[in-house]
Amino acid sequence: MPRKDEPQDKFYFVTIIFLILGLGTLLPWNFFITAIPYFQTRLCSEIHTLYGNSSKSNDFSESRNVTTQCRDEFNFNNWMTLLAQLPLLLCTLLNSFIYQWIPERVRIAGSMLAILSLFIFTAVLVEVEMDAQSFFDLTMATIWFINAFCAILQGSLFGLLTLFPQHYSSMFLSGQGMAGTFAALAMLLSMSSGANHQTTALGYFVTPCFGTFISIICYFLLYRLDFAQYYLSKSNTNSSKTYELETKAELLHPGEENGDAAGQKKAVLLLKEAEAGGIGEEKQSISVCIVLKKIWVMALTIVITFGVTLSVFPAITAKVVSNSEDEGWTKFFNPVCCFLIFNIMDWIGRSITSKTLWPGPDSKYLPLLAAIRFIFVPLFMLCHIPDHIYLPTFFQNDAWFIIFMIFFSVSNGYFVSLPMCLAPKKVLPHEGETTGALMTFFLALGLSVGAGLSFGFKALL
Ligand SMILES: Nc1nc2c(ncn2[C@@H]2O[C@H](CO)[C@@H](O)[C@H]2O)c(=O)[nH]1
Repeated sequence: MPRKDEPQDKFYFVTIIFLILGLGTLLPWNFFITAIPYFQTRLCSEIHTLYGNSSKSNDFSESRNVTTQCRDEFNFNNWMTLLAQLPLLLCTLLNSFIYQWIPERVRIAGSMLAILSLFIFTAVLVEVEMDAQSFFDLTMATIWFINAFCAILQGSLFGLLTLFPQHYSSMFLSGQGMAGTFAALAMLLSMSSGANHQTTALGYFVTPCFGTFISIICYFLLYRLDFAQYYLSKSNTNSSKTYELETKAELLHPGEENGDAAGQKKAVLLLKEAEAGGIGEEKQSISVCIVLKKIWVMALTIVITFGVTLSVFPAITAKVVSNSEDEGWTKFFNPVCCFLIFNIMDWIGRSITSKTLWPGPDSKYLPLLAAIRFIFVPLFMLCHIPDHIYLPTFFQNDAWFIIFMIFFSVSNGYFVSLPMCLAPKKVLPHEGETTGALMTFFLALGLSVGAGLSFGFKALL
């Protein structure tokens, strides 16, 4: 029940702001992976010129034919995935130290400004002609830095969210879930404009510049709203712990979503604990092993789930090409069937945990169930990929790829959300913060492991 002196969230401004901020944090990852065909076209241009074919393709989809001619010697998809996820892992750890020395406003505003500058740089690069090697080096450096700032931003915003009621964490996470769909729609819109390849790419990369700019405005607006100020003022009395408390925010979900009283009580205790400045360092360091013993099943499940997902998505799935003769369908196959379907179904999978938490917190089989998803690796590898050297194309029809993608993404969403919801049910209320930090670490570890594995699977194609 809100207290009488508590201000109201007028017109849901604060709710909308956190939704936009959530969206802003996953824009870099999603805009870069969705633009894979554009990057591949640029990396192949040198070979085109070498072979005397200077004609420029009209859209990203033509890069599919181009990649078959140019051997993908840069391994772009794999390096992009790895160099996006490694900084997340490193900066998640880094942020748990720097939060004490660098003020939250500097970290949040600074990271957003850096992300905006790097998106502008990527958009400008669309217009700059250069050799493929320099383009590859510059793009990789951009991906590394943009994701590093993104990790600091995510971690700091999750820290800020611990000061607000749980509903705002849910909105922030929903915003994060929408970022991929936003990128896929931006790609579809710019492709359907009918403009040439360069203008399409420019239009596409200008979108996240606006998105990030709006996020920056929203962040500063937050400090002007009475409702937000009421909660933010708590940070003056206690320094919020700002390592990536992503899981912590999610940890607070299950009780509310399932209407389960015990869970709700635990959620409130966790929140109170965060508001009170968390548990003491001494106690925290003692409890890490104990907490790990209690949550290892959930931690292993998240590592396996993201490990499997990132080992093929997007490195292998983005290589799958339509087998249809229909040019219109072929052109939109990648953004629709790979990225749009993944993001929508992933979001649906995550939402299922608000209805059921099967097989429950005491199940030891959770990692095994998550490991069954490994079957998607060979299934995707046997789809229609023109780059095949060792493997045949077993699933010729586009429908196979779409079916695999639907099950792959729903199960990703479910098995990511499930351990996050179940982990807090395994620990005592005072262990909540350590659980949050540990689960966040394992989430980032899973993403990096998957990115690393993608090199091996690509070599087997
Ligand atoms: N929570 C979270 N998920 C990420 C991040 N980067 C990629 N992913 C997930 O990786 C999958 C493939 O894009 C999706 O489920 C994304 O949510 C990140 O920084 N944080």
